[in-house]
Amino acid sequence: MAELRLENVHFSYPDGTKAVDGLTLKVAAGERVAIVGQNGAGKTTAVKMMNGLLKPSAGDVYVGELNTKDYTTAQISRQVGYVFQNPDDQIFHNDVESEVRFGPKNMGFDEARIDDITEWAMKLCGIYEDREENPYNLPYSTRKFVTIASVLAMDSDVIILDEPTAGQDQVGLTLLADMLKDLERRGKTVLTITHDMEFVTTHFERIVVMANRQLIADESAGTVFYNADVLNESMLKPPAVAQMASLLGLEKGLLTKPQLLSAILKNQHL
Ligand SMILES: Nc1ncnc2c1ncn2[C@@H]1O[C@H](COP(=O)(O)OP(=O)(O)OP(=O)(O)O)[C@@H](O)[C@H]1O
Repeated sequence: MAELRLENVHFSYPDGTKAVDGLTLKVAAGERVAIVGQNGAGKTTAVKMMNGLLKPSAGDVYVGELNTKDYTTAQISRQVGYVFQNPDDQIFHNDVESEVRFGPKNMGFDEARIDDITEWAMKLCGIYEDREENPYNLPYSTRKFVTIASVLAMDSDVIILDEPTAGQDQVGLTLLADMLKDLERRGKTVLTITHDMEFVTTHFERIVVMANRQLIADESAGTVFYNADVLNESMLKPPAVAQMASLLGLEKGLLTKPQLLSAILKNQHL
């Protein structure tokens, strides 16, 4: 299992746009980390450097002992799978099963392993019944699960999800929750970019906040959503429970409705 390390990483796009400015971050094997922040903060650029799709303009990115500068994207993506923000950037086959089988086949897994892992990934992503469909006949939210299954089927140690919650209804959010539990049991490292703070507090303990191309906080959910300076700088809207607790002047760190209720009952003089 590979540790991820970004050491004072900078990135500028060819048109000169500076997207990441001195990012240092370490993610241990098996950790779950949510990366949050406004649009344009540099989150997608940062995670694309973790799987070698982008190479830093300065600084170093290590996947285990491998410096991504010295390896191709194909070599790094064996260890770090990245699910694109927009599924349509990642789907190339005319049916769901072929799309999901492509990765493990390309990695040289034997036929039996390809069969097993493709079935597991499709079932975990709720698309097994759609396996003969053309992905483009499926809704956007389901296409997103097709791309998640394609990455899971490659069995990488690290999985990065870019906005998996976007456009998902309760069914999709439940699928994601079950998937995260399964990946945790398997010891996978999972990083997620999301704008859904309820999703963050329910499933991720470690929160990395980016603003203006830099990391401005790396804390637990119970700390970060009560840190006024971080909230102001990143313009993050805390989850409803944290908003309510702050309004009522209750203790910091509350994240769940039962915690909020018990704090209100304890403070009935309020
Ligand atoms: N291909 C590109 N060429 C030039 N500039 C880009 C490119 N992709 C992103 N940028 C710019 O880099 C900066 C960081 O973008 P990035 O997509 O990494 O941010 P983000 O935090 O992921 O935002 P979002 O939540 O909108 O995806 C932004 O100013 C963005 O406009």
